[in-house]
Amino acid sequence: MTQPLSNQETPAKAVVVAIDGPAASGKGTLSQRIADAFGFAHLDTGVLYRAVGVSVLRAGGDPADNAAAARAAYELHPEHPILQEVALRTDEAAQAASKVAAVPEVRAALLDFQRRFASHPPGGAPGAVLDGRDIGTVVCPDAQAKLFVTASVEVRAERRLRELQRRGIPAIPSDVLEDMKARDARDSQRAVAPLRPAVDAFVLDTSALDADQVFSMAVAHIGSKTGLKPAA
Ligand SMILES: Nc1ncnc2c1ncn2[C@@H]1O[C@H](COP(=O)(O)OP(=O)(O)OP(=O)(O)O)[C@@H](O)[C@H]1O
Ligand SMILES: Nc1ccn([C@@H]2O[C@H](COP(=O)(O)O)[C@@H](O)[C@H]2O)c(=O)n1
Repeated sequence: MTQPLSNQETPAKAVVVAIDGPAASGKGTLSQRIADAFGFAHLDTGVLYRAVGVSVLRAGGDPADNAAAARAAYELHPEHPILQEVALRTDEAAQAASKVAAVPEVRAALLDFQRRFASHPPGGAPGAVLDGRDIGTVVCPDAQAKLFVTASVEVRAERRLRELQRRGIPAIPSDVLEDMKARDARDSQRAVAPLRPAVDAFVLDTSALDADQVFSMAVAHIGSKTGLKPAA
C-alpha cells in the first residue's frame, strides 16, 4: 500500500502523536479530539486491518490464511472505497481484522502508508495523530508523544455494548465481553507487533475517567512533550 507524493507536503518536520490501546478503550475518540484541537491529521489504523479482513471474507477466504490475507493487504490502497464502508465497524470485521493482523506480510504491506501519513500529514497539517496497537512501538517509534489508553475489559465491553445499543445494533452482553477478551488475547499474544505500551508511553487507565478527563490529561502530556497547546 503506497501513497503518491502530494504537492501540499509539509516542509517542516511533522509532530507525531501515537495513541495505542486495546479495543474500545477510547483511543479513537481521544485521537479525533486531539487532532481537532491541535489541527493535526488523524489516521485510525484499525480501519486498514478491518478493510483487509473484510476483503478476505468477501473473496470467500479465511482471514487466518496467510496467503489470502497478504494478497488483500497488497491490493489495498489509500483511495480504495472499502475504507469508507460502515461494514468495517461490525464485530465480524473486528474479529477478521485481528486475525489478518497477526500475519507478518499484512503488517509489512500496511507499514509504508502509515509512516508516510505520519511524516507527511495530508492537507499540509503540521502534525499527525495515529491510533492503533503498535504505533508507538513499531510504526512511529520516534513519535514526540506516546499514549497508551486502556481500561478494564469489563468497562470496555460495557462501553461497546452501549455504543451498539445507541446505533440500534442488537448485541448480547456476554458475547460482547467474550469477543473482546478473544480479540485482546490475539492482539497481545501474536508474535509480530503485539499490543503493548511503548517503554516511553504515558499509560492512561480510563476505567474511571470520562472522555473530557481523558482529553485533558492527554493534552497536558502532549504539551509536556512538545510544548504545544491546543488552538481552541
Ligand atoms: N473515557 C470514556 N468514558 C466512557 N466512554 C467512552 C470514553 N471514551 C470513549 N468512550 C466511548 O466508548 C466507545 C469506544 O470508544 P472508541 O471507539 O473511541 O474506542 P477505540 O479504542 O477506538 O475502539 P476500537 O479499537 O474498537 O476502534 C465509544 O462509544 C465512545 O463514545
Ligand atoms: N495498528 C493496529 C491497528 C489495528 N490492529 C488490528 O486491527 C483490529 C481492529 O482494530 P480497531 O482499532 O479498529 O479495533 C485490532 O483488533 C488489531 O488486531 C493492529 O493489529 N494494529
